[in-house]
Amino acid sequence: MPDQTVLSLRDITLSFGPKIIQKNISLDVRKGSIFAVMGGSGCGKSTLLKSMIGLLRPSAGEYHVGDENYWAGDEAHRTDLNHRFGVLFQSGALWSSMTVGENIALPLQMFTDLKPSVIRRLVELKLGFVGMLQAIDLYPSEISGGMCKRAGLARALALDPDILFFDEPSAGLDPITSARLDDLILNLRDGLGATIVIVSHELPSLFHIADDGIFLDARTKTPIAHGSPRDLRDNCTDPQVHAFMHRERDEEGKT
Ligand SMILES: Nc1ncnc2c1ncn2[C@@H]1O[C@H](COP(=O)(O)OP(=O)(O)OP(=O)(O)O)[C@@H](O)[C@H]1O
Repeated sequence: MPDQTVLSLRDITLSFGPKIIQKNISLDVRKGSIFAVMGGSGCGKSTLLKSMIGLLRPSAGEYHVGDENYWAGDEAHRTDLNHRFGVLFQSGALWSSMTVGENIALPLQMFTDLKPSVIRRLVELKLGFVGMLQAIDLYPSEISGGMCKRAGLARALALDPDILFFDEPSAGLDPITSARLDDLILNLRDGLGATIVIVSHELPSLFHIADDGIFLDARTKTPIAHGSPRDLRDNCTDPQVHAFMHRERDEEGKT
């Protein structure tokens, strides 16, 4: 795998007003990697993701997207950089008054000058990629939660972003649907060469797909481990990280 850094954070502090959520966050996301943001409930995983997609300005530190200093430029500069990002929120976040196809067409209508016939073809391609072409004319209320996630993924892919952010993509999905989503995420990386940052509690999923990551601690409000979920599971001696990473295996009775 190429070792080129796509996203780089240096000494980032994340706060809401006077309340510090995390500090001293430094990390590099390599091109083509699947990078996991891990940690217990409330430690700041979603807040970190929000900051990486530009919804929350850090109170200290530097954030680079490729060679660009993300927060140093103006709003137009950030909007340009944001076009490299595709985001899948927990719910899939589809507009309920639009069909699945219309939801996916929306970013193409807003941000490109493509003809309606070309947009329709692109929507079909994106839906085909996530195995949802048959749902193109259905409304979100007519499809399952797993299908909403996949449609949300198709919409996140609409503008061909090279960096994808997923916040708890498997939340609320049954294990089979969740495994299918994992395979889709791997396809995005292996087939399209995307770089992916994922927040998830689902350890089996993280062990399967993620090859790098960071572990945030709520008590000290700092990262306490860096590495792939498998590496942290097998080699990290920090008691808190160890307990977290072995939770699933203990539940399943594995050693
Ligand atoms: N808009 C906000 N204003 C003030 N505090 C906030 C805001 N959003 C989140 N927080 C606080 O920031 C902390 C981290 O929240 P965050 O959602 O990032 O944690 P998380 O690790 O993603 O949690 P979970 O795993 O439970 O989803 C929490 O204490 C939360 O209450």
